[in-house]
Amino acid sequence: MEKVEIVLNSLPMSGGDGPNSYSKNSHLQRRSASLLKETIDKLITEKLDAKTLICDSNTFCIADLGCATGPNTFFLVQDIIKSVETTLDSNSTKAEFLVFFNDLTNNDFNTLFTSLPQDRSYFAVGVPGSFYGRVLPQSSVHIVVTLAATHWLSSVPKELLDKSSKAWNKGKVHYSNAAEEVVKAYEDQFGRDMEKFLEARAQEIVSGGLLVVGMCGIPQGMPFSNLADSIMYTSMADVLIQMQSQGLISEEQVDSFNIPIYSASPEEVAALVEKNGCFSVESMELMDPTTWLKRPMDEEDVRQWMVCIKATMGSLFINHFGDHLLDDIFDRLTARLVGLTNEVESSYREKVMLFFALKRI
Ligand SMILES: C[S@@+](CC[C@H](N)C(=O)[O-])C[C@H]1O[C@@H](n2cnc3c(N)ncnc32)[C@H](O)[C@@H]1O
Repeated sequence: MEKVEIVLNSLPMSGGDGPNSYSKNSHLQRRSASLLKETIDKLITEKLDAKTLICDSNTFCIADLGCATGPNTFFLVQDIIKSVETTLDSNSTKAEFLVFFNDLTNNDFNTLFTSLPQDRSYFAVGVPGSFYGRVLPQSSVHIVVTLAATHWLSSVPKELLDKSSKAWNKGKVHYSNAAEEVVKAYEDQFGRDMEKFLEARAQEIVSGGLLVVGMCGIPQGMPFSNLADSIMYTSMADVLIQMQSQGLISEEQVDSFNIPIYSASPEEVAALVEKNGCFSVESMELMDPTTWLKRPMDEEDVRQWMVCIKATMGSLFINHFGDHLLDDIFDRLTARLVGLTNEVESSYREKVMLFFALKRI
């Protein structure tokens, strides 16, 4: 099997099922995912010839890449199974379902498997490893789905940490409001990662099978600084610089901290899919994931948002700055963003979820 270069070992979401865990604080991702339910159902009904795909074995295989610890993955998988069953029923066919749950090796798979629904109608398998390489056997899966995961880059672009490079990202934490060279370094890293992702999936998905992706997106040509998330990243940088000035962390720690998340445009992904050449594009659109935010937003919305961000990105901060500073960093960040509610409210937060569905040729 091809060896893949690995990643930030601090990526996996907060494990367990305690009050700060991802499993208890992933309702925002869940709401975004629920927006896709109908779209995915329609795709399966209209674009997937499930009966032909399983003709030899009667086993229908689904993979969720970047599944974390649940429970979102369980809802998603159950919805997909229901849609496939409906299409099979209409052809008087029955199938057994096998679900591959994938995430990085240090994901909390114990929590995932101990919370598997008791009444599930599928067999469950864990496939640990980076989805930027192969995680499944050749032509072994009929639907691959991945939600809120492929905007995580495989690593922080190297140039960002090189003091002699124009892309050295001193005191910024992200490419929002950063130098052009920093933006380019993130874009190039995403391009390399997505190429590997598509190459691996092309090997794993059977001909006629589907690849369904939901991730952070952005309209082509829009600067990231227009987005509500930009205020969050800028505030993170402000908080860290404040803590540096108070002697709680070093300048070196601040300058070497970058969040490896990238928002792609549909055009960017479409070009990578075309270059890969193994898939047809069945759907490619930007959607509005923000139904969870009231309009106008209030303080409670901001607090809820930060609780989810802490459960999602907390390990990055723990790994870099230490466990003891996590609460302090997020308390300061939340307070700052509560004070910026109006700015967040008026920033662009409409079509920032990229959804695409590809069919293996
Ligand atoms: C925000 S969580 C989303 C989890 C789940 N899909 C959901 O919608 O709630 C992103 C997940 O992707 C995983 N992830 C990020 N990069 C990955 C990679 N290269 N390979 C496998 N999993 C990855 C993270 O560890 C994390 O569990």
